[in-house]
Order: sequence, then structure tokens, then C-alpha cells
Amino acid sequence: MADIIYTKVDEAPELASASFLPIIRSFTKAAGLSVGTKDISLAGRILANFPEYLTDDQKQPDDLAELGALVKQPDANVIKLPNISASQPQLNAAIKELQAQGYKLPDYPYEPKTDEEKTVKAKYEAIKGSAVNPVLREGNSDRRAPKAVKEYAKKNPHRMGEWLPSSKTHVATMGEHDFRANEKSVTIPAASAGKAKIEFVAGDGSVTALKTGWLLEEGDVVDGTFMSVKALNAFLENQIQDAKDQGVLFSLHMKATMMKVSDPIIFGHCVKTFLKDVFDKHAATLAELGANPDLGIGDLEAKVATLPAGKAAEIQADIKAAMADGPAMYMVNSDKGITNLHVSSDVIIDASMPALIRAGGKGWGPDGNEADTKCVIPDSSYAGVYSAVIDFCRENGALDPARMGTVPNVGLMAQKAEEYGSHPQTFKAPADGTIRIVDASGNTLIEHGVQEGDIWRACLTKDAPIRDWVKLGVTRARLSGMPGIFWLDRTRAHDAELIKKVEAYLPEHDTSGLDLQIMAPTEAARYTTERIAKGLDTISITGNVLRDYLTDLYPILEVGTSAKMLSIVPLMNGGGLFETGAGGSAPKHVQQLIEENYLRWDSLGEFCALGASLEHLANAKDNAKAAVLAETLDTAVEKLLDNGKSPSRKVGGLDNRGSHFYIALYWARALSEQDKDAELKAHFTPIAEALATNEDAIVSELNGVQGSPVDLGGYYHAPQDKVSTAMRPSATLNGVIG
Ligand SMILES: NC(=O)C1=CN([C@@H]2O[C@H](COP(=O)(O)OP(=O)(O)OC[C@H]3O[C@@H](n4cnc5c(N)ncnc54)[C@H](OP(=O)(O)O)[C@@H]3O)[C@@H](O)[C@H]2O)C=CC1
Ligand SMILES: O=C(O)CCC(=O)C(=O)O
Ligand SMILES: [Mg+2]
Repeated sequence: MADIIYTKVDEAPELASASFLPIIRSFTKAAGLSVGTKDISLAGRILANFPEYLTDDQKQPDDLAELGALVKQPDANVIKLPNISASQPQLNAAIKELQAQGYKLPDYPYEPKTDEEKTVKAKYEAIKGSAVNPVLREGNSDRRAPKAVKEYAKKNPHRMGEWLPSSKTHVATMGEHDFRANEKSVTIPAASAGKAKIEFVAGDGSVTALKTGWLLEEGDVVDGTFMSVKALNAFLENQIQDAKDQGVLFSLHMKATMMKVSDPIIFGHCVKTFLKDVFDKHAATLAELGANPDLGIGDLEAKVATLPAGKAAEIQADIKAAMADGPAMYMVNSDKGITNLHVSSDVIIDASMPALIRAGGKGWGPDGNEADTKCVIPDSSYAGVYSAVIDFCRENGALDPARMGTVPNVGLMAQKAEEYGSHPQTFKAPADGTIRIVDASGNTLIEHGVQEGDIWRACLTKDAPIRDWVKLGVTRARLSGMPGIFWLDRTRAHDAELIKKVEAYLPEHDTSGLDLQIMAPTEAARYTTERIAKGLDTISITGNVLRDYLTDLYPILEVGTSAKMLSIVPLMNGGGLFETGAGGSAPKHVQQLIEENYLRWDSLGEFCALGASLEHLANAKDNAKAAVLAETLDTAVEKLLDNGKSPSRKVGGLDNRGSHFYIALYWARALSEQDKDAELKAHFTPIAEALATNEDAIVSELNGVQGSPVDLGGYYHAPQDKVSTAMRPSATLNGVIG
């Protein structure tokens, strides 16, 4: 096995890899280290799952399964770039592209009838949404802004929108009849351990098993809860009306990718409520078309366009009228008319809410102008965190990146902890009745009365990950000297169980002199935000959802983007998983590259992850050369930041490829200047010289291609040679690196 595994992903980070990976390979090879790759891209995962539809030379191994096994081994060292967590429309588009390339894959069967179709659907379901992270994250999460990045941001603060006391921007949440309100939680006693089941009991007493063989072990925390769709729809109706009355934009913030079962349904209710008149008036036609509101307005428009012209025009006019009649909508792309409700994966809460807060509480409206916005976050479990930060900014003005403190996160995430592992236990109630969790001995652990359509789910948080998370929290507090806050709410069912464990496990560690507190999320957000405004640092020690939210929220406010974060997953069995940044795969960056051959993706996250991976390798395998590579890369990153060689946003500047040239130059130079390893010094001295001498030529070769469109030959599965040609346009650089 290779010393380090680098992942092949999608979109912007994959384009960046085509340029950066050859540099990594060239540098590590000199130290006798090998870097392998594993394909976890959406297209790769589709191909790996359907060998029976492919010719022999089209087949590819199931790299995700291999990686999933690897992360449980002590010698795992994986650099994981962000991959697409596909929504249904993205999955469909990827299948279509692969079919057009000659892969005879089946379509996604919405209503499977035969056994074959049922198998196909089940396979595609497993590929959809956040299907990679839960498999690889066999450890908890340690995310923070590297010191050099934070210092750089303080010296070169990014632009922050102005927050005015008159801002009408606010969060709207249900607060009752939602997941937070209905939650029940138990810690599994020895007597309940074993294979549990989840059952639906109908009004007539008949019992249907929704899930069987669900293994619960002593000490695990199990929650059950549901969202009432009747209450949800009433809430959405009120909020749509209220946005109109207040004259603010209407926006909905969900995590339909990671919460791939529950959140598309909530999204669909919002689509249907917003276009209520259309769905009522054209119910029969839309049903015949197979229009599914969960797929968004984009899919609806595409389906309507297939109707005979007269009928299509009528419905299109009604959609337009319904949109005009409602409040102005928060837009994904106002030039192209893409609304918040077009595709459920376009507005993802962890990135969308911080971007809005960074912009002074403004969203983009249909007229292309910024405006105050109502942010609808139906479930109230975590909505208060955003309210607290918004209230703080309204009262105190925008935070100042030149002076603010930092908020690293220690996140409970191992073994599919909490909500993000709940998909296999999420169900739409088939009718009015009861849904219950029954333990191995037949005792009911949790039950809820539900109405048809209600969204019921159960989450599982294993004991060992909780214990490891508490330990990681203490370790980070000790190493950083910062106070640590456990964001847990004594009045919430799940959190109350977790608090018992935190209080039991903390005494296992030396916490003398540490400031560790437990606070409910809304209170913790207020406290932490007040502290950063004063330049003070605070570790957030949180569950899985808040880990996701906060590792975008604070970095986006502090350093402009979460792409610059160091994101380490110390694997529970001793290996290391090094994620890059916290943000995603930035689809709009690909658009820019295709249109004007300019990639503004910043690979700082990859640089940091590579440094951490090399450092881990140095320690785990006692490899001195890896240690030298890690130290010198660190120096190179500092230099890159100091000299302003990160990608800029627009054509004419240095882009992603240019920044890779500079990291190579500074890394080679640092290696040539160190004296710990004579071999590396000798090897890299002429390389540093060649790169320095040819700086002007290389930069002009790299920048010379900018400005005109580029054909990648595919979006989800672009041919490697085309991507490589596009991403490595400097023959001079390729010569030196090669
Ligand atoms: N760990 C993972 O595998 C993750 C995967 N995803 C997936 O990524 C996709 C897009 O998600 P989305 O929520 O839009 O989030 P993104 O982080 O992709 O996009 C939000 C914005 O963040 C900025 N950004 C992110 N990364 C970089 C970078 N390296 N360099 C420069 N700017 C960056 C860009 O802002 P600007 O244009 O203002 O510069 C970008 O438009 C989805 O498919 C999602 O599921 C998302 C999160 C994590
Ligand atoms: O797995 C995903 O879909 C997204 C993950 C994510 O946003 C995160 O971990 O920060
Ligand atoms: Mg995230």
C-alpha cells in the first residue's frame, strides 16, 4: 500500500488535483514516499457499483469500500478532498453523462417494479447524498485555522458586509412539533442491548417492521423524534406570508445532501407551499408527469417543458404568477433565474448562512440586488445558533476579521454519530399510527404517535466515540490553552443523555487548570461570539451537526472561507484522515474555468492537509525525511501567504495553477535551505534554482491561457487527459517537476 492515499473527487478540487498531485508526487518521491489514489468521485462510485452493466475495460474497483476498510487500520494515512454529496438531480445528471460516454448504466428507477429495478434503486440510493464521509470518518473531528492563516487574515482582512441596527434579517424556526420538540432519548442499558427493530403500528393494531436487526450496544445513546408535516406546512405558509408582509427575501436553509432522506422532504413541502396554487390547479397533470416537489422547481420546470406547448405555457404562466404573488425569493443565481427552491443541493445551510452573515445579513434577490432576508430553518434544534450570531451583529455591527479571535472545533462525528447517521432510520409515516423502537427483548424504548406523512427518525451515537470526543476536547484545550465549551442543552432529550456521559468521562482526564464548561447552543453561540469580538479564542466542543455548521460559520467570518481550515480526523484505531478545509466542491468555480479558463479554487486546505499527513507519517513510521518535508511545507505555506500568492478571484490574477507553482518554488527552496537531510538538500537545490530562474516564463505560460473557454469533455467524468492538459499548461514547470 502507498504511504499516503490521496482521494480523487469531483468539481473544483479535482481540477486542482490535476495540477497539484504531480507536484506532490515529485516531492514525496524524492523522500522515498509513495502517494496512491482512490476514486471517491460521484462518477467513480456509480461505475464501481454497476459492474454487471459495463464492459470489462469499463469496470472499476470499489475504492470507497477499500478506503472504508483502510481507515480502520492503524497505518491509514488518507488525504480526503471534498466530494460531491449528490442530490437527486445531480445523480441523474451524472448517470446521463456516463451513458452518453458509452457506459450502459440503468436510469434511476423512480418507481421500481421488477427485482432488478429495486436493486438498481437501492444501489443509487446508497450513492446519493453524503455517502462518503460517514464511511471514512472513523474518528472525531479536529478543525481549526492554522496559525499562519489566522495571522494572515488579521493582517489582510477580507471584506465584510455592513450590519445595520435596522436590518430586518432574521431566522424563523418552528419551535414546536419539530425534531427538537418531539425528541426522546435513552442510553441503552445492558438489558436492552442486541438487535432492535423499528415498527409502525397502524390504527387497526397491525404492525409493519420498518427496520430490523438494528444493533444497539450497552452505553449507546439512541434518540427517536419526528416532525409533524401538518405543523410544518402551517409554519411555512405563515413564514411565506410574513416575508411578503415585511418586504424581506424568503429563504430556506437545509442540509438536503447530508440529511438525504428527511431534508429533501422538508424542501419539497416548501416548494409545494410556495407554489400551492400551481400544485392545486394542475394536480392531475403534475401527477401524470411524475412531478415531485422534493426535486425542486428546476425539475418541475423541466418536466412541464415536455408537455404539449399550450399546456406547458399555461402551467409556466401559473408558476410565474405564483412566484410574483409570493415574497421575493432569495436567489442562487439571479442572472439565470435560479431560485433557492430550484435544487435542494444549491443552498446548503452550513455554507449559506455564514455567507449571508458575512455579507451583513443580505441575500441576493430576483432583481439582482441585495436585501434583508428571512432565513427559514424549520427544525429548532440548532436554528438559535444563527439567531444568536445575527442578533449580535445587528446590535454590535459586523465582526472585524482584523481583530477577532478564533473558534476551533472538536466535533463528535465517529461512527455515523447523531443526525448525520440517521438516514437508514428515517421514515415517512405511511399512515396515522405509532412508530416505535423495540429492543431485543421486546420492550418499547421510544414511541411516538404520528400522522400520515410525518417525518420520523432515529439517531444512534455510540459510546466509544463519545468517550474519544471528550478526550479530544480535553487534549485540544490543554494543547491550545483555550477554554472549551461543550455546546449541550440540558433541556433537550439527546443532550441531557450526552451531558451525563461528559460528566462521567471528564474525570478520566487531567483537567486541572482548564476552563471547560457546558452551555446550551444558543447561549454558547452568544458567549463565543462576544469573546471573538474581543479577540478571545474559544474551542467549541460539539455534536456532529454543530461541528458541520460551526466549522463553516466561524472560519467564513474569521478568514473569509472555510477552505483554509486544517481539518484532522484522528482515527480511533490510530491512523490519520486529513480532510481539506471544511467547505465543499464549489461548483461555480468549475463554471468559471469552463467559461474563461480561470480556476479560483484555493488549495490552501490541501497544503495544510498534506503537511499534517506528512507529520503523521513522520511520527507513526519514525520517518525523518517525512518530518523534513512537513516542516519545509509549513515554511512554504507561510511564504505563500506572506507574498500574496494565493489565487485571486478574477482573470488576470494568479489562479489555482499559479499558486501551485509558488508552493512548489517555496517548498523546494525551503528544502534546499534546510540542513537536517543532506540528500533532500542536494536533490532540491537545483530544482529550487530552476523554478526560480524560470519564474517569469512559468507564470506567463500559466497566465497566458486565461480568458477563453476550455473544453473539459465532461463535468462528472471528464477524461483525465483533457483535465490534465487544461490544468498543466506550463511546459517549463512540467519539465522541472517531471
Ligand atoms: N467534505 C465534503 O465532502 C463536503 C462536500 N460538500 C459538497 O460540495 C458541494 C458544494 O457545496 P456548497 O455548500 O456550495 O459549499 P462550497 O464550499 O463548495 O461553496 C461555498 C463557497 O465557498 C467558497 N469556497 C469553498 N471552497 C473554496 C476554495 N477551496 N477556494 C476558494 N473558495 C472556496 C466559495 O465561495 P466564493 O465563491 O465566495 O469564493 C464557494 O462558492 C456539494 O456537492 C456538497 O455536498 C460540501 C461540504 C463538504
Ligand atoms: O458530507 C457532506 O455532505 C458534507 C460534509 C460537510 O459539510 C462537513 O463535514 O463540513
Ligand atoms: Mg460542512
